[in-house]
Amino acid sequence: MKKIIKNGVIVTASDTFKADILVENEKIALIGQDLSDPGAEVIDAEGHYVFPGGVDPHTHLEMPFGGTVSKDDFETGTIAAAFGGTTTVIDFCLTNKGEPLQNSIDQWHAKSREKSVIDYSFHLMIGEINDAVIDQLPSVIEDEGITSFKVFMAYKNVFQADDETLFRTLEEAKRLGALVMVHAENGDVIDHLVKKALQKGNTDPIYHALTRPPEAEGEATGRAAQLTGLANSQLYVVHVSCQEAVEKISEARKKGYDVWGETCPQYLVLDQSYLEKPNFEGAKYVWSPPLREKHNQEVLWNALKNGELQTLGSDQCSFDFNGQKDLGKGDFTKIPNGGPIIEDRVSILFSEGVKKGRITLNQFVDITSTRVAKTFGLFPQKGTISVGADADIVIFDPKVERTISVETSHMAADYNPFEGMKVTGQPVSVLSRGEFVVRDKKFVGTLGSGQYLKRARYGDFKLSSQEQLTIK
Ligand SMILES: NC(=O)NCCC(=O)O
Ligand SMILES: [Zn+2]
Ligand SMILES: [Zn+2]
Repeated sequence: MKKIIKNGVIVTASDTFKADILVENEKIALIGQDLSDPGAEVIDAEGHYVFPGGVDPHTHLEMPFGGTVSKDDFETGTIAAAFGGTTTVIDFCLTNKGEPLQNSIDQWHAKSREKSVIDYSFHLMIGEINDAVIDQLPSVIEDEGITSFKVFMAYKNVFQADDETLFRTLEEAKRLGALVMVHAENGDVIDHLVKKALQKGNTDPIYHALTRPPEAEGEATGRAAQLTGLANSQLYVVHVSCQEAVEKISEARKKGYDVWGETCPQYLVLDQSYLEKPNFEGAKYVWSPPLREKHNQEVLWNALKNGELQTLGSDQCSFDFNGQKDLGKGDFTKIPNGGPIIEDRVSILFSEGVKKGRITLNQFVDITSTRVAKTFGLFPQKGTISVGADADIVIFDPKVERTISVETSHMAADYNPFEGMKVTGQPVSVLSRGEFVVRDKKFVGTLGSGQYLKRARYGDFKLSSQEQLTIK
């Protein structure tokens, strides 16, 4: 059914204006003043912002990791995402050495197809590179529309790839039109520091942070950036947590290298001291890279404001405290890394960023949606409010004050790392391709309604219906 969203203040990455939106056939059909259509349902957005749906570039739903499987799957994870104002997620598809890449992609399709309530896509992990892998990459791009490859520089003996793998992936990505993503920490040095800590009997969660120093992230970030320059390729550094890494990205960009950086909400508002909470509670705050000393937060905020970092990912990878995080009692290396964030990503950036004057409203939309869609080949189908774009729309109350809590969260894990944090603003209703997924803060979506998105090659815009407007 057609819909008209009336009286809201539309915010895009570039403009803020009051207008109505006509939604028809899953798309934004018209934007204008005083729109009317006898066949349309009218939705009053007076007093609310109308944002393009958030695009989360970094999730791990139902992912095997650390001897267990992340708790939120494509059902709970995408429902929570929708409550939080996110209408597209790009999840990391893990691969196994020696196995066809398509096997892993098929597994990820099987996990998501009947569950996702919003649109979704995949990045593909590259753990090894050889002729057999290189031969498969064109079909990954053309048939699956997967145009971003992930290389881990950490997690020795698990996911970690060597520099040759990273460099050759950068070369192939350049040749084929894909973006290389890196988890940038020096896994070899970390492995050595971890062994030394355990030998000394240092097993508490805080040693997770102390054995993964910011220098190890800065070094790996700088190395990846240099190799990108050498390959004349393109790089996206995920979950940047500290000044040392920001400096390397900034340096590379000043040299003209095509290097992008993402940070995550936890690094903006939580710090290393959380790992020292008593009764093993520090395990709730174990991420890699780890939470950093507080002074890094201002560095990250400034980097978002100045454009040195461009996007915000959730790095959603949730585990229960009871039964999963506690696998690491007595040995911090066995604590599964990650946390439940997907639902709070957008609200935290609005409340801590826009409301506190650290970034503008338009920057907020860019960081949580538009820039992500552009970088990952989804724009302008996703990431903006414009005629012809998918009607992925968030009606957002900018005034409501609330406290984040596991009690009101829709994520599956048994705790929320932001428990007790007061935030201003909340999505009230969320539409995915013109249909409500959340309406007046209630879930009204349908499992399996989310569509798999094939993405454009790096640097190409996905023109969809706007293509018709091109003057040839
Ligand atoms: N970040 C984290 O601790 N867990 C998820 C996996 C990863 O992104 O490294
Ligand atoms: Zn990572
Ligand atoms: Zn991650």
